[in-house]
Amino acid sequence: MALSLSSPYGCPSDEEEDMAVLESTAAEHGCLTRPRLPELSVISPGLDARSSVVAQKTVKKPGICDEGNMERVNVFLRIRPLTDTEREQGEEQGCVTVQDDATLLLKAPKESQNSKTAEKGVTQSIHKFSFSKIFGPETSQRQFYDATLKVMINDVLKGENRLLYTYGVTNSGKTYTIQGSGQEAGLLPRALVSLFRKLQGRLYSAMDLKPAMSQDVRQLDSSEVKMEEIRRNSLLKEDENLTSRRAGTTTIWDSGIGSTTQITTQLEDTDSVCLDPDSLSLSGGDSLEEGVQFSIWVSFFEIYNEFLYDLLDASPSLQSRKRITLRLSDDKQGNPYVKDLTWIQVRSAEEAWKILKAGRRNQSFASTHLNQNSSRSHSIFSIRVLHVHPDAVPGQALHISELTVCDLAGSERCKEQRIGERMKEATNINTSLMTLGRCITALRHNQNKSRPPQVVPFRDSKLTRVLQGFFCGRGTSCMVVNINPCASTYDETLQVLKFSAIATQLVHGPSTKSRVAYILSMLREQTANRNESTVIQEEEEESDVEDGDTTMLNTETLLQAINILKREVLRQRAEKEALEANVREQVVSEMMEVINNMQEGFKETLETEKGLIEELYENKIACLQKHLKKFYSQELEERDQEIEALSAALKEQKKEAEAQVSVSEPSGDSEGPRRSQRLGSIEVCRLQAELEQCRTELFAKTQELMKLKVKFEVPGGAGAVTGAADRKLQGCQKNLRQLRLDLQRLGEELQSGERACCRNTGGERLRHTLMAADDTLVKQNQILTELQNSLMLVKAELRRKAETQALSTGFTTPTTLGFCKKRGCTPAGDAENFPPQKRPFFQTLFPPRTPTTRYCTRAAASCTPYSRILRSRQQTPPHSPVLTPRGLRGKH
Ligand SMILES: Nc1ncnc2c1ncn2[C@@H]1O[C@H](COP(=O)(O)OP(=O)(O)OP(=O)(O)O)[C@@H](O)[C@H]1O
Repeated sequence: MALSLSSPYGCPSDEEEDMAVLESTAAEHGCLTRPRLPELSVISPGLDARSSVVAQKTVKKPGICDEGNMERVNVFLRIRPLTDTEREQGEEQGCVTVQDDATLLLKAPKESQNSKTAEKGVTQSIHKFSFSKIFGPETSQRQFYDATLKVMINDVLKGENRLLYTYGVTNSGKTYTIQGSGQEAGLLPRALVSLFRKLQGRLYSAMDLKPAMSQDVRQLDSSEVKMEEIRRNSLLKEDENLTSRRAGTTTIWDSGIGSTTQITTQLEDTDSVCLDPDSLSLSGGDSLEEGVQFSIWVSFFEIYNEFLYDLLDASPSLQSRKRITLRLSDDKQGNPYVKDLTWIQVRSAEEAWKILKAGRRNQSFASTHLNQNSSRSHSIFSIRVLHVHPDAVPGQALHISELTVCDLAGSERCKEQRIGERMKEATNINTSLMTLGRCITALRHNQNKSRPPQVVPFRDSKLTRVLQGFFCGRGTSCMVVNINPCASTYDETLQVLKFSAIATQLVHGPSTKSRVAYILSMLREQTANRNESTVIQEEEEESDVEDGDTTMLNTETLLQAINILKREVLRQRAEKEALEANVREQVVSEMMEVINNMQEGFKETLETEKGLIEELYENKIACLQKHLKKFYSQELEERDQEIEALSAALKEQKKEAEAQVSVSEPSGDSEGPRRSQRLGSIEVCRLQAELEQCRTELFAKTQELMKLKVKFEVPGGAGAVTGAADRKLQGCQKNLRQLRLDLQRLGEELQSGERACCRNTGGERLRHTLMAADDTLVKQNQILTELQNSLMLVKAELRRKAETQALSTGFTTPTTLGFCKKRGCTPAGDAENFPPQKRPFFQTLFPPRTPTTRYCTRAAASCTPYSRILRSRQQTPPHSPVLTPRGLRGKH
């Protein structure tokens, strides 16, 4: 078996450490492809964890500090015992082995995913982890408290900020560790009892000072103090009422997002904090600052589905089962804090315990397949200690310290949660835990100064934002990793341990204390350089380094420190600028190099492509030339053949012509053509004579025609009569046109009248107009009849005169008949009644009904719409109902 063991207390370099951490993780994701993997992955903090618990006194410049001298983050591992049921289910497969009090061995059980991947050679089946301290299943609550939180309570009373958080898979004992069960009080109740015992006789019980924002204190007026009293008492009373009932009932709360089941908790079993007296030794309690009093305030809130809920909010809105979400804000220094969070002043451990229980009842719990009473949220309980100097001027800045205990929700495989709400909770829990992991990884990365820093994604989840201050120098944090030795949760446990392995490599950020020490060290440096007598008293320096309190320095020293810091800022700025310029230069030169390389590459590619294209086109041209050559040679051949054929044909023709000449020459007979020429000229002469004769005849006939025309000139009297008749006819036509227009207008008026009659207006006026039009029509008809009569008389006169003329000359003109024929008239009767030039007008106005109609009578005129209207007027008596618009509408 190939083992790559490193000493659990060894001190490898950064790179070595990283390799150790990433070894199993990266291999698992298939990033590392090695022919043979060691069967054991070693994940070690690489530092004597036990020695790191001791606070380092040597202070280096922050930012460029040597990691070896910094205090490491404590990561404690607690393994819970297996229950009887779990044993019965065969969960005990020896997959968790404690090698010593800092080293743990994990061996993958057969069914686990890790074992399967290990079989394929992708990852290892045995993993080794190192922690600050490992607590086995037999560890009691007291032992655990003594080794972990006890020291932190002392630190808080000295004015430090401390965070303790539990991390682990669900059902691994996180809540048990923090809160306890039954008589087995957890870390929090122990811490509360310890705190109040230490503060005996030093409590500041007035409520006029209250914590605000992240690190501030607010002076309350009397009314506000009263309000605070009411709030506190109502919470304490609520607990008393509930305790007296001791129902163990189940309440359903509406969180505003989804319902969560609140089940009576383990804490319900305990009415008061029962602790064995030896567990609370007063070690360190006597080191409290002289004359200072302490005001203790507590808050309790949870992060559920990425929403913050106040667990101590006893407002009516909470009672109406609608929880109000809290917002996260930043103070002027950029420190995040929970806005409008309830802070309750407590004067005893008993009171604090009751408040915790009251808050616990509002917390989101649910039953999961692994844990009957599983926390579905991250709960954060904070104790703020106000260090009050009773002699200090009111409103003067006070010192505040804080202990935050965070019970994180357990990570769990989402696929195990099939119900929608549980699934959502599990996803949110896993996401926020993952963000915490990313933050720790980034913090770890940034501690290595040889690498470019990364952005720590604190803002990616509410949990990391709330805890940000503890990771950034506002205090120190401590992690408790809870695991259970169940084989079924091996894979999740392995992930938790890998995550915690990174946390074990974290060092605390420079604290406030170290910053003060840094300033003092600079002052010392300066005085040493000047080789002058120091203005800072040696004892003062020591005490300041110890306390980390700048308020202890005198004004002159502070001004000096300010000047030094200003110079330091300028120096660092110049340094950073130089560094930036250097980086920029390097970036530019590298970019130029890249660009040049790219240019070269492009040139090469271009050349290659050019060559290829040239070759291609040369081939194409050669091919084309070949084809053209072939084509034209074929063409030339064809032409040659054609020429040969033509010249052969020409030769043939020539031969034929020569043969014909030789055949015709021997006879010598030219009489035939000459004879035909002679016959043609005779025929032409004859035709010319005939033409001449025709012309003469034509001339004679024309003369004759002229004479006849003169003879047929109509005498003046008859022409005058005809002219008068024509004029009359023209007048008549004019009247008829007028009549037609009248009729048209009448038709329009009829239509408009019809519309008007529909509205019962102007009906009478229309009827009168119609009657007037009727009269006009009758008159016009009379004139027309008269005209026709006179026309007939004129025509009869004309005919008579023409006959007289014919008799006197003795000549009957055939053209008279031809004239009538030409007009399309019958020889007798028809043409005599109507002059030929007037007929088209009457035909247009009164088109004949049948081809046999002799005259264009009124009956014929009835074919037009106007004549039809006219006839209906004449036939219908005035005021006849036929004239009603309704009757006319049908016609139009
Ligand atoms: N060290 C221990 N000794 C005895 N019992 C323990 C120990 N640790 C845990 N348990 C028991 O294991 C069960 C699960 O513990 P707990 O509820 O604290 O788990 P959890 O990690 O908080 O779970 P979740 O994350 O789901 O809230 C409880 O019944 C608890 O009493």
